[in-house]
Amino acid sequence: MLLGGNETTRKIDSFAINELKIPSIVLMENAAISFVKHIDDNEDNFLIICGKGNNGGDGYTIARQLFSKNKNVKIFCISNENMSHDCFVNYEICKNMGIEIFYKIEELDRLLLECDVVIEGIFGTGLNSEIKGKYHEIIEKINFLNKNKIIYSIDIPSGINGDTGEIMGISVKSDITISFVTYKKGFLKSDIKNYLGKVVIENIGLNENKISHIVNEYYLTPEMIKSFHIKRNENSHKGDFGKVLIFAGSSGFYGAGNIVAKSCMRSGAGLTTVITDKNNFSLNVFVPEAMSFPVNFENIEENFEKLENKILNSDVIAIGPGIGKSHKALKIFEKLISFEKNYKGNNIKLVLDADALNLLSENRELFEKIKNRSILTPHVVEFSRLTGFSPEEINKDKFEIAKEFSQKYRINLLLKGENTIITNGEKIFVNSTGNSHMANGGMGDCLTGIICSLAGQKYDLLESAIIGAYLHGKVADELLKKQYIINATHIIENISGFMNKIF
Ligand SMILES: NC(=O)C1=CN([C@@H]2O[C@H](COP(=O)(O)OP(=O)(O)OC[C@H]3O[C@@H](n4cnc5c(N)ncnc54)[C@H](OP(=O)(O)O)[C@@H]3O)[C@@H](O)[C@H]2O)[C@@H](O)CC1
Ligand SMILES: Nc1ncnc2c1ncn2[C@@H]1O[C@H](COP(=O)(O)OP(=O)(O)O)[C@@H](O)[C@H]1O
Ligand SMILES: [K+]
Repeated sequence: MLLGGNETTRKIDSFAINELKIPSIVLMENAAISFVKHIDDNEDNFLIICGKGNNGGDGYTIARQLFSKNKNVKIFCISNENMSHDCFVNYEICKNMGIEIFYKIEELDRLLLECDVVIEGIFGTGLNSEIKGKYHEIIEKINFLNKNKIIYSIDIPSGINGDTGEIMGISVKSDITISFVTYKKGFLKSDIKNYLGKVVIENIGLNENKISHIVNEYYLTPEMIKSFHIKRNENSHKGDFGKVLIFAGSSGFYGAGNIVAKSCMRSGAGLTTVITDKNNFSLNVFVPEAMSFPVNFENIEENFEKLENKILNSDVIAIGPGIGKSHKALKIFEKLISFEKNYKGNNIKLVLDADALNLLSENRELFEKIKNRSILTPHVVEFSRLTGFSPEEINKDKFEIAKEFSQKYRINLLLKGENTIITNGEKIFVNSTGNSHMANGGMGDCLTGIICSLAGQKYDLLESAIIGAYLHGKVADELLKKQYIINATHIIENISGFMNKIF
């Protein structure tokens, strides 16, 4: 699904009108037809509240669509002065059709009490300043008198800034927001969810592929995830699904390595090997399907010859969770990234997380070794160490900072958090799944395991990160329906079942 702010929406409209030559009034008609599809046929008693811009124009168009289905429709016109052209045309049609139109604010309370469904088209993407005066009063009334009513917002709940999600003084609290063409960037803001209600994105007669050159930001949907799926060949064998080498866990943090390995296996990798201290036997108990590559941490170099062979046999190497920042960890990290290609002549894909990122921040010359073949999966603090920006600065402008970082170092980036973003420096994908009940230790390790597993199964790194982040959050969302807290172990136990469902 396309993701966009007000400017993107304007660009799409302008492309549709000026290049595709679709008259704007046709787009408005299409928007109204798409909107009306979502209204329960049993509803009969509508009040449509219209502003004077194109959002109001949508309102008048929806009003006459419903009226033509013999519904009981009343319109509250906030202003009929300086209407946009298309708004005026549809207002005139409503008048000519004999739909009752009310103008006096004194009548609004009664109208709100009498109706069953309110559809508001006061402001959409054109809201440009703090809401005051009459408009403020009207929105206050809608929110106050909404008991037992369903409130629909056209495009954006009036009062929410489509770019930032900021409430511009006041906003309608909607039950259902039906938005056009793009999932609005402002909808990502966490504290406005109860203003948006359920969000539906509708088409206005444009083919998504034909406008993709205008948009390079996407909000993940199950359809997108499904479209990436690579079918398993019936006569395939374990070697076809990736040899994944994992360097994760160290004394005190063996759990991290075990979680990465188990989530890697459970999400389908062919062969998983974990580099671990020769004295750690927990891996075999926790995930017997995985192999271990025991190293003597007292004398790291002594393992390197055998390790080289292992590296050159790998398709993917995941590095970082629980390895610490010791000199020994750095030495192994350096060794693991020292070969660009494996025996088959393919790039060895790298998934770098946690301490691998901390080591990278302190040894920046290593960036040269990982370019064009890696994904970095920091949370905001790790990303702050990598970029030098504070977490506050990152959160304010994370799309741009993430994209620039990805371009500069030629890496793919997955920035974890409430709206995890994934970028290859050109496109940005925002994850639509996940919840705060999964915010606990080990969750990131589990994501690393899923991503390296998918990378082994021949998804490219960007796809692996997109699918991985989506599945990881989606499993947590599903589990939240029956439990309060979700740990990495819960995700691991359920991921395969969910992959079955989505693929
Ligand atoms: N072809 C298309 O483009 C399509 C567009 N579509 C629809 O158009 C919508 C965008 O329409 P839009 O650009 O006309 O802006 P809109 O949201 O109606 O608001 C602008 C009006 O509000 C006013 N105003 C603003 N802030 C204010 C404030 N604080 N307090 C008071 N007034 C304020 C502003 O007045 P001004 O500041 O200009 O005097 C102007 O009159 C979009 O969301 C979608 O629903 C669909 O039909 C699909 C095809
Ligand atoms: N509030 C939230 N909403 C959505 N996802 C979340 C939320 N909190 C945490 N997550 C997800 O949980 C994971 C936590 O990763 P991370 O911070 O690296 O944990 P750890 O290092 O303990 O394994 C990330 O994938 C993150 O996106
Ligand atoms: K609106």
